[in-house]
Amino acid sequence: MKGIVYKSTGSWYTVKSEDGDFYECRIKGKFRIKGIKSTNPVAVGDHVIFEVENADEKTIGIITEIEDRKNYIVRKSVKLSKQTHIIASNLDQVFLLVTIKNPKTYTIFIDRFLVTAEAYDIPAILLFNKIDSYDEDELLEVKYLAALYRKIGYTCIGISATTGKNVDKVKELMIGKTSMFSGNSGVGKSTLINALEPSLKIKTTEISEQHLQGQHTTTFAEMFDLSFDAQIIDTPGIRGFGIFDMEKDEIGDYFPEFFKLKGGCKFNNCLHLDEPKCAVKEALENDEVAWSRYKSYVQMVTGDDDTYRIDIFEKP
Ligand SMILES: Nc1nc2c(ncn2[C@@H]2O[C@H](COP(=O)(O)OP(=O)(O)OP(=O)(O)O)[C@@H](O)[C@H]2O)c(=O)[nH]1
Ligand SMILES: [Zn+2]
Repeated sequence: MKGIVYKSTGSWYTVKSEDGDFYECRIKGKFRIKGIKSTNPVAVGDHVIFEVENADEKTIGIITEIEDRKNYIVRKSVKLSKQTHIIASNLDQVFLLVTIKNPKTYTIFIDRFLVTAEAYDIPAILLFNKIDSYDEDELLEVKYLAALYRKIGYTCIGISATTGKNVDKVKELMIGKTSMFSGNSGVGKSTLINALEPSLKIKTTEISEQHLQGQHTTTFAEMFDLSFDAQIIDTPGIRGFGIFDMEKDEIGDYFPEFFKLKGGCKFNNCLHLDEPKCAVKEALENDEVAWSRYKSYVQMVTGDDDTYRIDIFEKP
């Protein structure tokens, strides 16, 4: 049978079959791991083939195969000697919630997020939340940032999870897709998910309570079906995602507005730092590339790898 992994708690995987039934599955001893080496062979979002173990226990199965992943996001543990854990796979899009205050979301955080989304090949959408609480200057900042990121090609929406403003627009974008919500602690992820699907409230609470009790040392993602033909993957404790094994000369490719200029630099291995005749720096001087974006880029290229690759995972 074919199915999708909705939950994983170590050695058991909850799989939803094409008929809509849930099965608790294990993996076969000789299961061949495809692709990257990770601590978990099967991840939430994976499309799998499974067999019902025996006729008496109709809801227990064995996963025999995993289909190629369209994309996946990983967590690398610093403590566990940089082991890789696949958090989720086959995402159609990721939403990043951004707030101007309470808390302030810094552009470097947004840019790191967008770079990783580009590298993972997952479309990213920016949601500027809490617009009900901003004064005139703060609303101008939202407008400025939304224009900046729209120009690059990202969809940006100003929303209020508490008043419900533009939540219908978010809903519309989610239909028929699997989405994930990210953002700093306090930006309103839970509030937005509750506004989208009030009945999911209980589950979210359960997860965070478990989390507080320290029952889980690892964070387990979970997929939820929403009432309007949409899925979300909830990743408790994870505010963003990171990538590793990214070469310095690759990073510029994940800034779409820099990538567009590729070939315009004098040197084809130009890092857009101090090289002469650099198309990116020329565009920067002409205000065609935003300074905040360039600053984030420089920080990513020249900064300590591990800080930018892992810090977004650290729990508060
Ligand atoms: N004014 C205003 N407050 C909001 C809005 N959305 C969320 N909040 C408030 O912001 C606070 C944090 O919201 P949460 O939904 O818990 O944020 P979160 O992103 O889930 O936070 P973590 O669980 O720590 O990651 C709560 O007090 C919410 O009521 C909004 O649109 N406007
Ligand atoms: Zn250059």
